[in-house]
Amino acid sequence: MTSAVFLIFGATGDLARRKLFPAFYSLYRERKLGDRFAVIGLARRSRTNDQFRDDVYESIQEFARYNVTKDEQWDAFAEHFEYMSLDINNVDGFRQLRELTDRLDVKFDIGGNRLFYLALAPELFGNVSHNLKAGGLLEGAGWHRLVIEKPFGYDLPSAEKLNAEIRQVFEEQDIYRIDHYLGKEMVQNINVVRFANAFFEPLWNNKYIANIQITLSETVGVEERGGYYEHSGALRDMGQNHMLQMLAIMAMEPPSRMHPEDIRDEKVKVFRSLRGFQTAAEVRANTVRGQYVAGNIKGEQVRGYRDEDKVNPESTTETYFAARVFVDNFRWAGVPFYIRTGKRLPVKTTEVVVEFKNVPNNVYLSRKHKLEPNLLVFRVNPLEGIYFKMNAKQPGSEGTIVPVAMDFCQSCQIGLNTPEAYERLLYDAARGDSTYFTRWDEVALAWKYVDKIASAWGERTDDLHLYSAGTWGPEQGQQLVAEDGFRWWPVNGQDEGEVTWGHTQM
Ligand SMILES: NC(=O)C1=CN([C@@H]2O[C@H](COP(=O)(O)OP(=O)(O)OC[C@H]3O[C@@H](n4cnc5c(N)ncnc54)[C@H](OP(=O)(O)O)[C@@H]3O)[C@@H](O)[C@H]2O)C=CC1
Ligand SMILES: O=C1O[C@H](COP(=O)(O)O)[C@@H](O)[C@H](O)[C@H]1O
Repeated sequence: MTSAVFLIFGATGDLARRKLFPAFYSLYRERKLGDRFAVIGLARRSRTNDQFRDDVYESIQEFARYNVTKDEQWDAFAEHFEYMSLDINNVDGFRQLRELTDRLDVKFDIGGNRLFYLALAPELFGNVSHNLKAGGLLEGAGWHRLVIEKPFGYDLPSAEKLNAEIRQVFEEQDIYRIDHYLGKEMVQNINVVRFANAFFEPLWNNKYIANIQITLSETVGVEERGGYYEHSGALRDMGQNHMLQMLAIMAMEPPSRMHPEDIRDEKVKVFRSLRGFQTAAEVRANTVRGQYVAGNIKGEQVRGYRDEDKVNPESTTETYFAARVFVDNFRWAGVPFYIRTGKRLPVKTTEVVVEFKNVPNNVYLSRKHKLEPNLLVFRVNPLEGIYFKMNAKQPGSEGTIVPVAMDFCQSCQIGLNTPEAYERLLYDAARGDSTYFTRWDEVALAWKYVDKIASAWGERTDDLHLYSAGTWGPEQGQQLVAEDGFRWWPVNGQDEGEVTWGHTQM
């Protein structure tokens, strides 16, 4: 890994504690971080270096995939961490920050590289960029990269404004916009499965694929993020970013090279091909939104969204949405992509299901066998793996046909100790690999698509459907798919009592 000073703005926050410090530790343990690095934690509250290192230790103990003990190895790691109290709005503080950064640069023989990680509320992004420049932190040898968290704006105009502020200081190539789903092993694996296997590509089109389903379901409610979520809702929180990104990866053409810009160019073409909604009626015909009310999840009674902390008791924010999306190009004409996400659903899972069309002629029909469609499923999390469902003869039967699955369970074989998304993304940003970060044109096109939905929804509230916590969302979400003669496939291989699943480990 190249050497760098990592400046973490928002170092006392939730993201730093749960994701970033554990990621640093895993990279260190895997010798991807080397010794020529320093991490400066920045936030307003006061902390000594020792207190900060204790905070980092606790976060690693609680959230990292490696065990930590206060031994020599820990001391050697912790020595790289320092803290400085800084208000983003105080430009003088940035001058002092430059001195600290330069001192650590010399101490750890870094050579000028700087990675600025903004784990902050987006309203502060513009000020930080401006003050980094004013404080002289962008001067000198080495690279200067900016890593920013989502949400990147609230809609297209606000995203454009934010982008313009940042672009006054940083070039696009030095801006790394995080979508942590792109750092997930199985999302990255979609491209490999598609482009490194001869047998999928010929089938990857509207001749053979009936529909594609992307489910991102969560059992949690809004937890302590009610204030943020009220403003955002499921469409902006998950739809504009993670879901459309996964859709683009499924739908994109093979790039000519696995170069970041080539891959992102191909995704942009998908975003440009999304069939936009012309009227509010079209939006209503192709989308469903819902909000959870009190219910039961895994035996535990949970409150409804409107009773959550920092949520308006009359809120109309959606905690669930489903949509039928079309990609209007030669490859995908006529193939619906169904996407759905929700909080307080029965299972935590992310899965992408490719449903294939039926065989042209069912020769088993005379024996009353209605064949199940073939499915290719990418399990993204928490289970990681790929399975392929097909029809086979039940052994010993007189030709009874049953669906069986070839099941590659990555998380069972390699263990759940696969790298966390943030580990991968931090590592990539430090290496200058922007493949799994979102480029501005992707972000803008995704907002353009989502804004049409949000504005149609904004016109009235009578189509916000309530669903009980612990269910699969409003019935209208099922109908959306049923209208086309399909159904949502059970996730996590948890069938609904209709399909027998055989599991053959490869
Ligand atoms: N938490 C999560 O799981 C996820 C978070 N994100 C995004 O990451 C970003 C950070 O989120 P999260 O960590 O949850 O937020 P928190 O509210 O937990 O943390 C915010 C941080 O910002 C600091 N801060 C606030 N104002 C200032 C200021 N004026 N000057 C300096 N520091 C300031 C706070 O420290 P202090 O009060 O000491 O100044 C704190 O360290 C947000 O953009 C969020 O949307 C994205 C995905 C998931
Ligand atoms: O970005 C977000 O993602 C999480 C879900 O991420 P996962 O990696 O746990 O699947 C979601 O809970 C949160 O609301 C959203 O902001």
